Amino acid sequence: MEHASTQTPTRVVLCLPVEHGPNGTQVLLGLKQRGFGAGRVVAPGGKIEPGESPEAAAVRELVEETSLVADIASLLPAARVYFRFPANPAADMDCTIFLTSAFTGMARPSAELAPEWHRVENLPLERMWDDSALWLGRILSGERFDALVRLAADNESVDGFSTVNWPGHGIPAADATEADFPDITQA
Ligand SMILES: Nc1[nH]c(=O)nc2c1ncn2[C@H]1C[C@H](O)[C@@H](COP(=O)(O)OP(=O)(O)OP(=O)(O)O)O1
Repeated sequence: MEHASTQTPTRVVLCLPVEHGPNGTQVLLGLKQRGFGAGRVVAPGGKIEPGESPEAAAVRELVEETSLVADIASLLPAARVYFRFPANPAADMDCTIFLTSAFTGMARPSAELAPEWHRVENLPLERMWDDSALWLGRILSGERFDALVRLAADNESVDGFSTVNWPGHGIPAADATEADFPDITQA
């Protein structure tokens, strides 16, 4: 795909706390209260600040938005999702997604997010971005990949989607580019 933008996508992170308990495995999501995606259920996260590592940003955003404190050493890189908005390239984002099962505290609402625990087999996909259905469950079931999400002209529905599995167990050294997703399909 191509679009006319010369802007650099905003670098963002998502941080997904996962808890294994007597009720099965649950993941912390939350209702976004303001800003981009307000009114949808999303994962805790936000922009990486200049000079900040993705891991540090994930820990910072999680505590700011939910009060949970994650152990930075516990963060498991799970996927990178490249969100592309051809009708609004200023919204393009390169998103690194981490899982953590080592965190302390109780999830509390913030101005940004109203946290909600959800069973991984019953994700609130109808309240999330449409594209979440294409990648969130796969991450939680253990797949590790780069994904390209191309939004449609309404900047909401999915126009195209493609994934490339990570070759090893860890995050690939180099960022993916759109050329790495030759098989983008119409959703
Ligand atoms: N198509 C999409 N599907 C999805 O599930 N999440 C998306 C998405 N496009 C963007 N996101 C996420 C990634 C990112 O964490 C978030 C937007 O970033 P921010 O929370 O930093 O935005 P805000 O406008 O609230 O930022 P601030 O003004 O800095 O608070 O939206």
